[in-house]
Amino acid sequence: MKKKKIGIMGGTFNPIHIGHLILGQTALEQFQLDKVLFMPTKNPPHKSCNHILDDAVRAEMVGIAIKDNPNFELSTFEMDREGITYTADTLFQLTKQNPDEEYYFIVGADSLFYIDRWKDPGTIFKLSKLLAAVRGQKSNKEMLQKIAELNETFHASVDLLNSPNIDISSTEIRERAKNGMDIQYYVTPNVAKYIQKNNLYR
Ligand SMILES: Nc1ncnc2c1ncn2[C@@H]1O[C@H](COP(=O)(O)OP(=O)(O)OP(=O)(O)O)[C@@H](O)[C@H]1O
Ligand SMILES: O=C(O)c1ccc[n+]([C@@H]2O[C@H](COP(=O)([O-])O)[C@@H](O)[C@H]2O)c1
Repeated sequence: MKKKKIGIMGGTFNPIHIGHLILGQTALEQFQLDKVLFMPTKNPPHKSCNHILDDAVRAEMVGIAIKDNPNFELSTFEMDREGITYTADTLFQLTKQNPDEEYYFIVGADSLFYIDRWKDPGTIFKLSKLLAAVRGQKSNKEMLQKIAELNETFHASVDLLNSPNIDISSTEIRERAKNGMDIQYYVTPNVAKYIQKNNLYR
């Protein structure tokens, strides 16, 4: 039986921005995925939690941002679990529950260069194919070198996404909102409205 191809765009999404959305859409098209799950993290293992908005608020913004794309879906799979949610555990549980699905985990360059220090990278590479996007200063050459290293060390399947380098971050958006600057074009119009209406990041 042919397995369903499911992309997972995991992130803190504080807030979700157009970089995340373009990554999801690129992965969907380039790898003919059936859908992409946008999966906000609960307790990001490596981020300090004091400036991170509540789970429900981050999830609501994700829902608003993707609502017009029938191939995108909000997944609260990690938010619904207790404690720190590691990607290896998420993939283990998803694979057990859905044997008819195969997973494509989508990351930006910063995550790619750090992933061998995540919990149990061997399991991540065994249970998913990794799709990595350029970001910031990392060149295609550096990305391809890292991909080759991961492929060799972990017998992984890692591919480079053909996405444009969109050098924006949630940090920058939070800063702009805090300083009363416009965040339109960084996020979808409905997310911009939501942030403004709820006075977030001020
Ligand atoms: N502009 C971007 N280009 C490519 N990948 C990105 C971009 N923004 C985020 N990502 C990737 O999306 C995933 C989730 O990112 P996250 O929600 O932490 O956003 P962020 O912009 O990095 O946030 P922050 O600035 O708060 O650290 C990570 O794998 C990250 O590398
Ligand atoms: O499992 C880990 O050890 C791990 C460490 C860092 C990040 N992650 C995952 O990577 C994705 C992007 O995370 P972040 O913090 O950059 O938004 C998100 O799904 C996180 O759960 C996972």
